[in-house]
Amino acid sequence: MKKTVKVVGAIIINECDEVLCALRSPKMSLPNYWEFPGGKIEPNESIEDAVIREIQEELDCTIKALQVFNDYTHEYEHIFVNLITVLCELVQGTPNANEHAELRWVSKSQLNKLNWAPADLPAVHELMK
Ligand SMILES: Nc1nc2c([nH]c(=O)n2[C@H]2C[C@H](O)[C@@H](COP(=O)(O)OP(=O)(O)OP(=O)(O)O)O2)c(=O)[nH]1
Repeated sequence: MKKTVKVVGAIIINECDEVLCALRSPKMSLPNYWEFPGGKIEPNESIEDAVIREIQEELDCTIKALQVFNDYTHEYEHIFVNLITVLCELVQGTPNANEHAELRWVSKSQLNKLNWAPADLPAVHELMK
């Protein structure tokens, strides 16, 4: 049986209506795909706590979680990834790529120009509507 990992992804939108997109580095799994920054939810951790913790760790900044945006499970070759995306607002700091190869603010209409991780595509399409 394939394992399912529960992952949160932060959809951080700025005052210009641009979305913060993160490029997975060559050292990460799923290298060179764009994603919503985030990571695995720990046992007994809430979605809100997980997304705040991951963004603090990965981007050195503080966010507020506003609402769950999308919940989708994608079947990869060896694993199921249940990606829960959360609309977020930056409250302190400037995002810094501690782990990612690149961070980029992208307007919603241009999101489909990036090579997204497959689990992220439903949320990307929803954002573009
Ligand atoms: N963070 C994140 N991971 C995603 C997305 N889409 C997607 O398929 N994934 C996959 C990649 C990984 O297999 C898994 C999340 O792992 P991760 O490496 O980002 O999480 P983490 O920081 O908690 O990892 P770890 O160091 O504890 O192993 O989910 C996404 O939008 N954001």
